[in-house]
Amino acid sequence: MHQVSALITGFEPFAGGSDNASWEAVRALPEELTLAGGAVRLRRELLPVTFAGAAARVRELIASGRPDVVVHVGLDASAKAIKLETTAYNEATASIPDNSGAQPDHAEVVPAGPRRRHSTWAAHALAGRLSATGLPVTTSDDAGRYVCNTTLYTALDAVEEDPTRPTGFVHVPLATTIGTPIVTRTLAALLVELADQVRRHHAHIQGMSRLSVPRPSRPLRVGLTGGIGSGKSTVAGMLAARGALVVDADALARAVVEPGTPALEEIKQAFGQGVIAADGGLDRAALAAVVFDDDEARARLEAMTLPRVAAAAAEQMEAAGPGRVAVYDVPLLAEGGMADLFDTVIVVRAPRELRLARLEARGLARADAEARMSQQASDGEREALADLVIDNDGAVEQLEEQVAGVWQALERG
Ligand SMILES: CC(C)(COP(=O)(O)OP(=O)(O)OC[C@H]1O[C@@H](n2cnc3c(N)ncnc32)[C@H](O)[C@@H]1O)[C@@H](O)C(=O)NCCC(=O)NCCS
Ligand SMILES: Nc1ncnc2c1ncn2[C@@H]1O[C@H](COP(=O)(O)OP(=O)(O)OP(=O)(O)O)[C@@H](O)[C@H]1O
Repeated sequence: MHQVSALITGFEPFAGGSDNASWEAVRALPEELTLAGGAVRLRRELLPVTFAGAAARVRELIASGRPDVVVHVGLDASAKAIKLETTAYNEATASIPDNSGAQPDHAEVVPAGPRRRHSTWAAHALAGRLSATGLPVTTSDDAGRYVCNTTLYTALDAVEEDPTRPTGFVHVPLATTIGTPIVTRTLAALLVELADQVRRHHAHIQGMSRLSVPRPSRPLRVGLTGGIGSGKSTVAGMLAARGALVVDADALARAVVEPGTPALEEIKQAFGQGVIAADGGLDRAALAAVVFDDDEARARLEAMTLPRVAAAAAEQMEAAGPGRVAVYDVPLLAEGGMADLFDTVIVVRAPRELRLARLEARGLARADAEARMSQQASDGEREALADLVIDNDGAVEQLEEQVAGVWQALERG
């Protein structure tokens, strides 16, 4: 089993404070966290609150230790919850001088680097999982422009060649808002999730099933995917009949755009009144006509819906409780880089012509189905991620037989 190492940092006091809640929480972590059937070794480091010093130290720590997991922690005195950051900007701007007196104004963190970099952890799914256990966790898309943002940007720059290493930044509130023991407990739970993700990644690339990685007491998390019309929802129904809790990404994607939701408001702003039906709800056909023909438009829509879907799905799956099987029926598992979030990944496949025929029978025109297929991962890309493959090229009875076998494997797992 791969021995997992994690780097976790906090900051020294700044702006006249006598301590810093980030370091207080990090230093209370043990040297080693127990995983089911293993452990993750922690390197806990204190960073200076200086733009130049923090960036240099982060590069040195990542280069010398080559940690599997990188988590930086910083203070946001106005925060009400613990925030998993999704994004870093290539900009350093300081409203107060850092601890060395430097006060950059619209400086680049990395000369000629991309305007922003995305954290390589699945912030929304992680926040959903941790929230489900009662921890006060949310996500944020803006880490400011101070030393925290520089630290995250630099770390993401440093791990660029290996984006499978989960790397991110946690903003914590003042200790008077959320006590240090709760922050430390949240960081420990986060590190366990990330370390298990790394263990599953290593199992998979070594040709073993992700199911071989021991798990703590919680639901078995199954990712179920397939191209449009492959039959994954039919498989999900068969698993539900055997006792699985099924969470349907397409259903959640509808729920998050119901009238009155912030996502529907954002869609209206971005795509105009033309995608709103007479009753004020989303005109799905009108929006489909726009986004399945235009990569940029689809990416904009996905940015409004998928983070909300991911957080809700993760939270709902945990509600299955220990000992149960929770299945996430999700078309875009491969596209979203979600595979290692699950204890096992099931891919349903069927020949393209058969899929098109089944979709046509369901009322989706061939050309529309093809447009969606062309924007989804290829069969090969999906299958490369699978622990289990189900072939849906025959009768429903043959599908049932395979699902019975898969269910046995899940119950053994
Ligand atoms: C564009 C929308 C309104 C069209 O709605 P419609 O009712 O016609 O389709 P529905 O949502 O039921 O999806 C049916 C199938 O289309 C495919 N599909 C949907 N969205 C996408 C996408 N962004 N990329 C590729 N395929 C997609 C999937 O195979 C899905 O199972 C809708 O698909 C949408 O809001 N998509 C964005 C959210 C999303 O990506 N959902 C997919 C997974 S959560
Ligand atoms: N083995 C089968 N024989 C005949 N019809 C099938 C079979 N499997 C699935 N179907 C039918 O094919 C259609 C697509 O199946 P299903 O909805 O399960 O696919 P899906 O992968 O979930 O599709 P989507 O991506 O649109 O959600 C459905 O109408 C379903 O009833």
